[in-house]
Amino acid sequence: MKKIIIATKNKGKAKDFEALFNPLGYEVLTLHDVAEDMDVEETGTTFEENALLKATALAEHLQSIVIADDSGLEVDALDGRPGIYSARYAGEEKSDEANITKLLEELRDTKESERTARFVCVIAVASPTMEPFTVRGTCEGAIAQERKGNNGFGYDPVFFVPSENKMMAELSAEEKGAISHRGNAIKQLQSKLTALL
Ligand SMILES: O=P(O)(O)OP(=O)(O)OP(=O)(O)OC[C@H]1O[C@@H](n2cnc3c(O)ncnc32)[C@H](O)[C@@H]1O
Ligand SMILES: [Mg+2]
Repeated sequence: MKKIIIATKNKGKAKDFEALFNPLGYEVLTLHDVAEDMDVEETGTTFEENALLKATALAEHLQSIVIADDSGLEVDALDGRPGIYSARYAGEEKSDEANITKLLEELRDTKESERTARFVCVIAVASPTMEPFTVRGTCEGAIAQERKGNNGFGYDPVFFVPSENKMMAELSAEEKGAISHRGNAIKQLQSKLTALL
């Protein structure tokens, strides 16, 4: 099988990528497989900058084509927070559980109609031989009052998807990929990737 390298240590993200890339005939490798010790600091101020930082660092290290994903949750009532800080919203230990608890607490007095939010996913592609580029996918929804569902990762248990009338965490990996920010970003990437890989 052809291989694709994703510069991530997030196992939930890796599963999302597998659901999207395996049907296209690619095996997904992550930092855990190719460079366990590598840790790229996300010092950018946008999803694009951070995705490019992660992709170019690993592409340089491996001398190979690499993709990276920088993503997060933008909540309208919080003026777009946690945004690029979604992974470390409740602290540097990056706990999905603590992040959700903090989010629900911050939105405790926000009424249902004002709990709109979106997931954003920016994917960067870098290689030793070409200019890196990015694509961006989004998924609109709303933050629920409580958790529901066991699939996915991150904020999926409290992210309500209106088109499915379900939480993101109630969808299978395939269902999520069909409507998610990550799925939408990859759709834009597909035509370009077949030329590159
Ligand atoms: O940087 P890498 O190693 O890829 O892993 P990370 O978890 O730090 O990834 P990001 O810096 O891109 O932060 C993304 C965070 O946004 C949230 N997030 C992104 N996509 C999500 C999704 O599909 N479902 C739920 N939460 C998501 C979740 O909290 C992630 O940890
Ligand atoms: Mg990160």
